[in-house]
Amino acid sequence: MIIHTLGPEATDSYRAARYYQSAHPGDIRIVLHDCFEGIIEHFDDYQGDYFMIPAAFKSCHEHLDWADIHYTHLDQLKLVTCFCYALDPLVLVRRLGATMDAAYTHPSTVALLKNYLRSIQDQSVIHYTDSKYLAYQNYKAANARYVITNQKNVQLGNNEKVERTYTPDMVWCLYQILKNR
Ligand SMILES: O=C(O)C(=O)C[C@]1(C(=O)O)C=C[C@@H](O)C=C1
Repeated sequence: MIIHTLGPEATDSYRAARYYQSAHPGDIRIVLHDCFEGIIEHFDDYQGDYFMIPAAFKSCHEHLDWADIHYTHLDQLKLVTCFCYALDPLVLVRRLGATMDAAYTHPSTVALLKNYLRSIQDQSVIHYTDSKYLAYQNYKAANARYVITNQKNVQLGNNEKVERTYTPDMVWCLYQILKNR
């Protein structure tokens, strides 16, 4: 059995796939992709394989979320199972004295960022990435002010502060990609 999901290995999607793999001993191979849209575009090439995605998914490329995927591909995807598996703890990090009024997040977690920015009346511009891991990489490269990412990704510098910590539950959906009839 092959499960296609989001990489790299630092993502919660990979973690959830590993959790499923350990709970179902047998021949399961996990294949990681740069974005969920890349998997969806190639459903025809992955017929018979499996696709794992969180219910909270939102695209950073187009107006696309879990509901859109579920209903658009009713004929191509069979929902095999769902399970609850919490995300690795998330943190909202602030860079003190940052020069860029920018904040990085995955689209799924933007509500956390918006709530925080509203609470401190900060107008930073929000930028979106394909994963929380990439949000942290882009935040570092841009010397930005805020990021939401997994705690395990972060190496806190002297001028950085964890402003918020979150431990969200998540629902994960495992689909089989059906063969074309
Ligand atoms: O960024 C990650 O680590 C992911 O696995 C992606 C993802 C998502 O697509 O919704 C998974 C769960 C969270 O809701 C945020 C991001």
